[in-house]
Amino acid sequence: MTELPPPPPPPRLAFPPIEYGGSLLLAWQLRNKRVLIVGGGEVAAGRLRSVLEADAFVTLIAPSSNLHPEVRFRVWSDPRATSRITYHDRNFHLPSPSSPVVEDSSEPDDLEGIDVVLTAIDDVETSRKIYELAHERRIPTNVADIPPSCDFYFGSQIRSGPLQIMVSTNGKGPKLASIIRKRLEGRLEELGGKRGLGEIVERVGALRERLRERAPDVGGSLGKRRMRWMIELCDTWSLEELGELDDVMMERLLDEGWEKGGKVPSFLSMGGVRAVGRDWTGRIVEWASVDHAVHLAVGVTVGAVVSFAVCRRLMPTT
Ligand SMILES: C[C@@]1(CC(=O)O)C2=NC(=C\c3[nH]c(c(CCC(=O)O)c3CC(=O)O)Cc3[nH]c(c(CC(=O)O)c3CCC(=O)O)/C=C3\N/C(=C\2)[C@@H](CCC(=O)O)[C@]3(C)CC(=O)O)/[C@H]1CCC(=O)O
Ligand SMILES: NC(=O)c1ccc[n+]([C@@H]2O[C@H](COP(=O)([O-])OP(=O)(O)OC[C@H]3O[C@@H](n4cnc5c(N)ncnc54)[C@H](O)[C@@H]3O)[C@@H](O)[C@H]2O)c1
Repeated sequence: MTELPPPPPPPRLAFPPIEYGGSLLLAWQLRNKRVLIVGGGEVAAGRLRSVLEADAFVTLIAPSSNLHPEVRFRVWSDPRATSRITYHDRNFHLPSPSSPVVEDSSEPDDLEGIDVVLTAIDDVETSRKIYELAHERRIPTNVADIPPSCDFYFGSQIRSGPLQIMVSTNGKGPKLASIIRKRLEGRLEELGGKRGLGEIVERVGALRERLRERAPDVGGSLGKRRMRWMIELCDTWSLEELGELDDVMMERLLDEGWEKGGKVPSFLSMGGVRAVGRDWTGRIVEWASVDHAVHLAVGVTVGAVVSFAVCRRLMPTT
């Protein structure tokens, strides 16, 4: 029996070429994981903020004689952070080679129960040793400023509510990452308009949640329809329009758009108002707003008609 010939190769350039040498940028879910931070200086303060913002628990090891004021604040005074931080006022415990920590229970094991290790200390030798210990236990580790001792790098970050953006130069120029981030921040403010991109993302998130409540299916045909509907909404409404999604408009959009099937209604048909104007710098921009007077008028009219009808029914007939 003769074998079938292999299928012909796809035409060249049908798929993007692989550009080697990058990093895999991910949104790491650290919620309730335990992160060890070694060091209490300015860099540790930044690391502490970043991991707390990802809802992690933190063990921080550093002598209290040399703590950055922000670290002090988070450990002892910040009502949003203190309960998440376990602080040890000492140096990291390096087990002596003759008494491996696993066999000598009298020595502290600073890596016990740790999911991620971040070191930010002014002692390169100790940093390298901590990396080796963590590496043996396959705990992902970042040693600030020592790329060969990093399983992952930090980047320069923008945060606006649920929106996070990270700039990485893959070790080429961390200061440049910070400069590029600042430039992007300016552009993003323009892009987000009066609401801001974070608020727009928040509102779309709230709509998706309500839609999921109405159509909780996962993986089935309803789920597919729900995804197509969200894609069409995001493609046909501008960012400014999505930023106007308030409670009233969300319910109306779901009642009249989703429940009745068919196409996604336009922003204008949902009571939205679109205008082109100039912002304070004189640039021409698109504005979107909701005509609440229309919502209110419709609500009041419907309410009045209903009460009238109820009164008529309750009125004794003669
Ligand atoms: C982005 C940022 C995030 C953060 O750390 O939070 C970050 N470094 C920042 C600032 C910064 N770091 C340094 C300077 C002095 C200027 C200079 O040296 O150029 C400045 C500028 C400043 O302080 O203003 C010194 C430095 N950093 C590294 C080395 C080692 C080497 O290059 O070999 C040396 C030289 C040590 C030496 O010479 O002795 C290595 C790393 N630094 C990284 C991240 C990772 C790569 C990220 C990327 O490439 O994009 C990586 C690989 C590992 C890591 O640490 O995760 C943060 C800006 C945050 C912000 O402002 O938004
Ligand atoms: N990646 C970055 O963004 C970046 C930027 C600047 C500096 N750095 C590097 O990060 C490191 C820390 O920078 P910094 O400005 O926060 O330093 P720092 O000198 O202000 O703080 C060092 C901290 O580490 C503590 N420490 C020292 N040895 C320790 C040990 N064995 N166990 C526990 N704690 C210990 C000190 O008590 C102090 O709190 C330095 O190596 C610096 O070169 C990184």
